[in-house]
Amino acid sequence: MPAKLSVNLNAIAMLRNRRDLPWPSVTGLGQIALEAGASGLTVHPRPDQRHIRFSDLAPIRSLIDDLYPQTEFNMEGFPNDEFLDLVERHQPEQVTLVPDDPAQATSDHGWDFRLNHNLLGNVVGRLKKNGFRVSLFADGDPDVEALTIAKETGADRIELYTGPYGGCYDDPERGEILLEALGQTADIARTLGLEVNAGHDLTVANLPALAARIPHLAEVSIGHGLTADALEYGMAETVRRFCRACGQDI
Ligand SMILES: CC(=O)[C@@H](O)[C@H](O)COP(=O)(O)O
Ligand SMILES: NCC(=O)COP(=O)(O)O
Repeated sequence: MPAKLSVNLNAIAMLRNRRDLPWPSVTGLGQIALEAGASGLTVHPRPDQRHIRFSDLAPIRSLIDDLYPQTEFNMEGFPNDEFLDLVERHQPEQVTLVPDDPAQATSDHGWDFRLNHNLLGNVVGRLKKNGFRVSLFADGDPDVEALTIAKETGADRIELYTGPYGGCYDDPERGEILLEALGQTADIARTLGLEVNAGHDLTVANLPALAARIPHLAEVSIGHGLTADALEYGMAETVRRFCRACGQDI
């Protein structure tokens, strides 16, 4: 089963926020993406609302509920009270917990599961009790003990942080090494009963090798590289290109 594509709207929101104007429309581009074949929309409402604003969340939820009920809403964020309140209010199908400090420029590492097993156990338990699918951001590090702790939190999935792999666009040898670490991490996760998502700096160029190495990859969430391509090919054609890069027959 090819990986599903969830389009991250952060970069669209960042462009919109340059002016006090409603375009480019986050929901408008999201609708084009879903119409073109994306399986869902992803947002990361950071505390400073640098791109996705809390006011964006209800319109995205409504877009999916009203027009594309077979698709999913994925909300990413650090599990502070503010984020968890947003999750409760907007009821995404998936919650992806990331260990981001508010000052971080972007998500640049996965969880330290040993250090955070109490925090994650409590938060995941609360989210699972309320019916959410929970994914935990994880480095490409085949650490059986750490991944076992991730499983023991009650999470459904890990999301492989693919930033270093994406950054190797000009260093194929290092890319191969990082890809294998991601693949071994995914293999261990599967053995433990965790499903596997992936995201960060994925592109049409680097996605096919990831999908081939991780045939059980459930979902990729992609924003920066996809938005860059959308400036060149348009959103609809870009979504189709990324779906094909996932191995989908679209
Ligand atoms: C978790 C992850 O890798 C990305 O989805 C992250 O949300 C990107 O955040 P920015 O778009 O703020 O860089
Ligand atoms: N979880 C990764 C994501 O949603 C988008 O990351 P990127 O493609 O913007 O780097």
